[in-house]
Amino acid sequence: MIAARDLSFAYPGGGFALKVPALDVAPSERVGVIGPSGTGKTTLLNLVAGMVRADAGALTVAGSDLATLDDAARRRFRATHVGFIFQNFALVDYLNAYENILYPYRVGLGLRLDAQVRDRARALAEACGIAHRLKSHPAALSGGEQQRVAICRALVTQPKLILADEATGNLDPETKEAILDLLFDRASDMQATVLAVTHDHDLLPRFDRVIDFATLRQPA
Ligand SMILES: Nc1ncnc2c1ncn2[C@@H]1O[C@H](COP(=O)(O)OP(=O)(O)OP(=O)(O)O)[C@@H](O)[C@H]1O
Repeated sequence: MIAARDLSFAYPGGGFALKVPALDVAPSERVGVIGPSGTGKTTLLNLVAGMVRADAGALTVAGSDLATLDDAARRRFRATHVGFIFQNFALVDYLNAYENILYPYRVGLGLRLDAQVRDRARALAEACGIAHRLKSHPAALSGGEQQRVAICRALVTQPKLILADEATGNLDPETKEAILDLLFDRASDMQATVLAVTHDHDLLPRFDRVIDFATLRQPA
């Protein structure tokens, strides 16, 4: 599902640079990524999602060679293949929770919004315990509720790859387990691959494999 070789990326302006000699993730694998703050874990997820393009190296994700795709093609790739749960949720403040969950269908990247999708959005919200909050805007939601909206949005397109950046960080231990169960159950149903950054070591036994980011990246 993910194959990266000699990947390198630097933010414009000569700040942080990331080099990853090799990363391989198999289809349907659930991989956790741990590592200290500020070492580039989010940057790697952004590369794998096609949100930014590597400066050099090879990166194939779900059969697409991301190194060769232009911005528009990478956006289409992301919409159709990737569910991304952002660390800061990245909800749209002028849309309510239900509209946020359906956001991937608003951005005109070829996904078709029909009754089945709407039912799926409601079912996900129900399973995440936020069905009663669907009319609320992000500013009126707690951090944990916003996070669950973000998780529903990532799953509603039934992506083959789920990228999660601290997806359960704002949840109490009980809700955290329940949301992770949901995430993994849906991933199994969809035969989706999960690559999840977490600082929560209690969750690590739930993954097929855990990568220590320090061993993945090449020191600058
Ligand atoms: N858009 C940006 N422009 C310039 N530098 C950035 C940008 N985004 C992140 N960085 C820098 O890149 C480095 C790696 O950040 P990144 O968010 O990838 O780390 P991380 O391992 O995910 O951290 P955390 O665990 O705290 O989320 C940091 O030094 C950060 O300040």
